[in-house]
Amino acid sequence: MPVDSYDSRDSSDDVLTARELYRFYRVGEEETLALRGVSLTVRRGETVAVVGPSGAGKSTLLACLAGLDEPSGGEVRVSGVRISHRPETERARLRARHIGVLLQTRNLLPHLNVLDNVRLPQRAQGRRAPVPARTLLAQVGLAGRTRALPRQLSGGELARAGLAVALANAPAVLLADEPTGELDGENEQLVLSLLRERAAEGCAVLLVTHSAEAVRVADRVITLTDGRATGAPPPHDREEARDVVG
Ligand SMILES: Nc1ncnc2c1ncn2[C@@H]1O[C@H](COP(=O)(O)OP(=O)(O)OP(=O)(O)O)[C@@H](O)[C@H]1O
Repeated sequence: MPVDSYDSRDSSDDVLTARELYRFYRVGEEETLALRGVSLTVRRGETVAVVGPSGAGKSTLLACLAGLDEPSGGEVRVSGVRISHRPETERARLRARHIGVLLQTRNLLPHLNVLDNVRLPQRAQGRRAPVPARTLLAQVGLAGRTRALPRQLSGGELARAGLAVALANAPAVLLADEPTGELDGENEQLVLSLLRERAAEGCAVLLVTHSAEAVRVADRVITLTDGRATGAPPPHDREEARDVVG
């Protein structure tokens, strides 16, 4: 079996790994190094919050982790499979299989109703959806809004519908950019508890967030500053580090 092919027997709990990620942008004469050697791991069942000031590279990092963007250097692996440095169509295929992405734009197609928006990634995946679209929508409190178009939804409903779309393929990894941004307290709690439920079921969850509440529910926090990451390593690395020291 080729090294990069998916192996469902992979026993590693490191579902998402990034090694030495760099992302360089050039616009005219202007050059920006948005990521400067970011390495991180998110384990099965873990919720990690990524925080940092505006312009620190958080959205760039999330896009590289999701395979929506290509890092200029370094590598991203999801469930043991390299997703970086591949043609866009292959990245999209791997994303459809392993990753749920919730973007600030709420990843809904404007001309499809909510139900069809959730069904779309399930069909793209090419296998029977583990959780039916209607059930997912009921879980996010939208059982009564399945026929609504995205423009007919409130901000809180849009965020919850976006989450249902991100979870539609029962992903091993959920990446969310400001999942609770602009939500009132009640909707924030609902979204965070849904994310925690997914993590409890084994999903590796990474959130980019400014919300103190989201940081509070995370198992670990990674701080990005000027394209560099600092934060606690996952528990197994800490144990290894202790072993080496002690
Ligand atoms: N497509 C692009 N072309 C050129 N520069 C970009 C591009 N996208 C991001 N940048 C630059 O890269 C840096 C990191 O941007 P990024 O959006 O990742 O930061 P962020 O931490 O998500 O910020 P915010 O919290 O404000 O959303 C910034 O200096 C930004 O101007």
